[in-house]
Amino acid sequence: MNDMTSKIFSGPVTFLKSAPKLEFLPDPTVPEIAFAGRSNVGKSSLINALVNRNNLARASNTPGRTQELNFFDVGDPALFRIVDMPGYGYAKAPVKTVQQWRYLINDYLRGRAVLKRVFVLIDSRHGIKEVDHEIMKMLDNAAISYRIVLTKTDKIKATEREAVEADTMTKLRKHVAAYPELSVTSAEKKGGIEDLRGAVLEAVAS
Ligand SMILES: Nc1nc2c(ncn2[C@@H]2O[C@H](COP(=O)(O)OP(=O)(O)OP(=O)(O)O)[C@@H](O)[C@H]2O)c(=O)[nH]1
Ligand SMILES: [Mg+2]
Repeated sequence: MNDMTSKIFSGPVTFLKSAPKLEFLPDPTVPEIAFAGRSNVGKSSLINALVNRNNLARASNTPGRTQELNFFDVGDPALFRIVDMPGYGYAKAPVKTVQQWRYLINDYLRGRAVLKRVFVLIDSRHGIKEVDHEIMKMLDNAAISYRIVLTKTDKIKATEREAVEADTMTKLRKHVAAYPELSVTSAEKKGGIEDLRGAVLEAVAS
């Protein structure tokens, strides 16, 4: 890790607020980086690994743990904000929750001028699914730049990882707003975290 990256991610990171509705969003004063992905894909865990804290973002075995937009300030004063998003594609979610999720996410993603990049997390065991494609299409249409991040790579063999990387690259080339590179991570084994920190800072500066 270079000096500046290390200084930023090992410095102060604080929970700012939770927004269950758009009117509760914090004032858009600094750049934001959002983490999106299917329920249980590992968004909260990856945010914790990124900022080297154990339980800043609440991770859980229960899908649908994160139900609001959670904002974390990085730096004091904040240099940028990390946004932990509620997961999508949770099969057991009530229809009403899914609707609310769509409105909240759509409105946030489309209307947020300070949003610099969305990190779309994909479980390396499953690859890109139809629901992921839908989110990616929405981001393409809204011209929001995003980057695909494979998660939980500690759960698969190296050969399987290579296959899912190749398959994911093929699929993301069809999406205009997708960054043409993958981040490959394991929050559990802290794999790919330094590279991801670099990608976050690059996005903040863009
Ligand atoms: N083996 C392994 N397990 C992981 C990894 N990342 C997350 N998990 C586990 O996967 C489960 C879900 O992780 P979360 O970080 O809560 O997932 P999330 O995407 O925030 O889930 P929602 O908030 O429900 O959308 C937890 O039991 C984590 O411990 C990883 O890199 N490796
Ligand atoms: Mg979560």
